[in-house]
Amino acid sequence: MALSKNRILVINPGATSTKMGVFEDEALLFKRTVDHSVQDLQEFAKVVDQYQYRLDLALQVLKEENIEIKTLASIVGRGGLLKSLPGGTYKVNEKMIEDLKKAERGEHASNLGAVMASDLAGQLNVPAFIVDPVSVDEMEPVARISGLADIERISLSHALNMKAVARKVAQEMDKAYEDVNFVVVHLGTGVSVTPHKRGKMIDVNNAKAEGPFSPDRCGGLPADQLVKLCFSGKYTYDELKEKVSSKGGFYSYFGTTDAREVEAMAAAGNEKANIVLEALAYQVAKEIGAMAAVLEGDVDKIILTGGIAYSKRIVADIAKRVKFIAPIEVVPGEEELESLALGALRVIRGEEEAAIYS
Ligand SMILES: Nc1ncnc2c1ncn2[C@@H]1O[C@H](COP(=O)(O)OP(=O)(O)OP(=O)(O)O)[C@@H](O)[C@H]1O
Ligand SMILES: CCCC(=O)O
Repeated sequence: MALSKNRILVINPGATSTKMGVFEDEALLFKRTVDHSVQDLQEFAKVVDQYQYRLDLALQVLKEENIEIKTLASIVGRGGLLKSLPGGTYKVNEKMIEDLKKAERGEHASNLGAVMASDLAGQLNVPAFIVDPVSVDEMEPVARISGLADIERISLSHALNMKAVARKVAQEMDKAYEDVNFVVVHLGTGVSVTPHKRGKMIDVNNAKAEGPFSPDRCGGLPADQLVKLCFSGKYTYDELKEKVSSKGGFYSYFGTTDAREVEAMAAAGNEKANIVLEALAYQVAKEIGAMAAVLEGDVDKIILTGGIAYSKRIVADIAKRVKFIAPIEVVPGEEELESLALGALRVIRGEEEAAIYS
């Protein structure tokens, strides 16, 4: 088979699945989601320990899809908890792999994306990239001030999907991403609310620790009550960390992270479910208002994306509170695989220079 110049393998490792696909330029050849059960992953103490297990599964999928790995021209992984960096496509290098393996900024399944891409690309002698990792940081200095000298605000978000959706919406308006101002909201298992000013995410609620609650996270909490809880003796450090970062939000009220289940409970007359759903929309709307203020009211569009943007009820509850700010565009779901492929293509075609991680 002739070598296809732009045949790109994309790998997006998530907490409970590995999503992957192969593109030929913009055309999708196949897309697959391999689910990992709690049992599958429980033997691995750290995310990086899952490397061989996930790589073997990825190779198996390529075999089943009849893709010869020697036909791949580049490999793109979802970038993880790296050092703070500007958005863009980055060439995977040794320093990046070292930082991801050490997981100094924390454990996140996406830490495996670059490691898997680099290993396969190394065997084939083709480039490996990551695109808009969760640690994209384009915040302005004023946004970094927390109000406590010991703590600096940091930028962790669903940058990949939000930037891709923002680019797409700008294109539909016949404008460049760099020429518009948007408030973009990713409503997934985590929630990110970001003001995009002329192509830069100049602030964001750290999606792991601040802002609205989400299906599995508590978001910002009243500081004095949280401090009391920390020292109440009721929980260990690990228990409390898990509680706020993966067992908060919907999960803490209802034992599920599935917004559809919470909606079904509300529809069946469960008052608690009704008010918690309303509260999610209320908190997201408040954060959108705050980010519109960051943009000094100069907002071309508010964009709602992520899985929860499929919910007519939640979208309507948010819209009624923020529609006075700007027109609302709903782009439900996420296109992370496509966004990774497009990021690599921009570099392969010379439209963007690959950034260097250092
Ligand atoms: N049709 C729908 N109506 C309402 N909620 C939905 C619908 N489809 C998916 N969701 C909800 O979207 C949420 C998951 O969103 P998404 O798939 O974007 O998140 P994820 O990929 O698990 O995590 P993240 O986006 O934070 O990385 C779940 O709460 C799910 O119930
Ligand atoms: C930290 C942002 C991405 C996620 O929630 O997984």
